[in-house]
Amino acid sequence: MRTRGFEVVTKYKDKNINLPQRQTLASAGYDFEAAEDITIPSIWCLDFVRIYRLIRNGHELNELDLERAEKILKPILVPTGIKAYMPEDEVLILANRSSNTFKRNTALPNGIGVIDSDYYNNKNNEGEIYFQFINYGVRPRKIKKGDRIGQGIFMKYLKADDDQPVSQQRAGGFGSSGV
Ligand SMILES: O=c1ccn([C@H]2C[C@H](O)[C@@H](COP(=O)(O)OP(=O)(O)OP(=O)(O)O)O2)c(=O)[nH]1
Ligand SMILES: [Mg+2]
Repeated sequence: MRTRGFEVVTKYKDKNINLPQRQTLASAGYDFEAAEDITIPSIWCLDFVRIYRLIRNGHELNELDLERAEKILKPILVPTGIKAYMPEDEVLILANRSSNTFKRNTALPNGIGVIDSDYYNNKNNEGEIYFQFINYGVRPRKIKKGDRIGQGIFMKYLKADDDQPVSQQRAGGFGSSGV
C-alpha cells in the first residue's frame, strides 16, 4: 500500500532525477536535490548597494528604484523535479539545511515551505516542489544539478473545531488562493 512518498514530475522523467533520501537512520528530513544547474545571485549588486545607501541617507525611493529593489530581493525558485503524495491530514514541511546558512549564506525567505497534500496533481499542475532561496552573502551561489539543497519533513497537522475550508480544491501554489 502506498501511503506517502515522492515521484518525479513528467517534465523531468528520463532526466536522472533522484528521489529525496534521508541520509541516516534517524534523520528527520528527506534531502532534496536541485533538478537543474542554477545560480542564485547575491543581493549585493551595485544597484542594491546604491539603493541601500539612498535609504540609509533618508531619501525616499522613486518608483523605479522601488521596483529594482523588489526584483533584486525576489527569491529564486529552485526546481526539484519532485512531487510528494501523502494522506490528507499530513503536510510536508520544507526546511533549509543548516549548512546553507552556515557555509553558504543562502536562506529560505519564507522560513519554512508548506507543501499541502492537495498540491500533488492539483487541477492546474502536477505539484512540482520548489525551494525559494535568497542569497544574502556576497558570492553568487552556484548550484549544480544533484546538489542537496534542502530537506522535507512529513508531519501530521490538526484542525480547529468547526473547521470550514474556504474552497474544496487547490488550483496551483505560490498565491493561487488569492493575494
Ligand atoms: O516553499 C514552497 C512553498 C510552497 N510550495 C507550493 C506547495 C504548496 O502546497 C503551495 C502553496 O503554498 P502556500 O500555501 O505556502 O503559499 P500561498 O502563498 O498561500 O499560495 P496558495 O494561495 O497557492 O496556497 O505552493 C512550494 O513548492 N515551495
Ligand atoms: Mg496557501
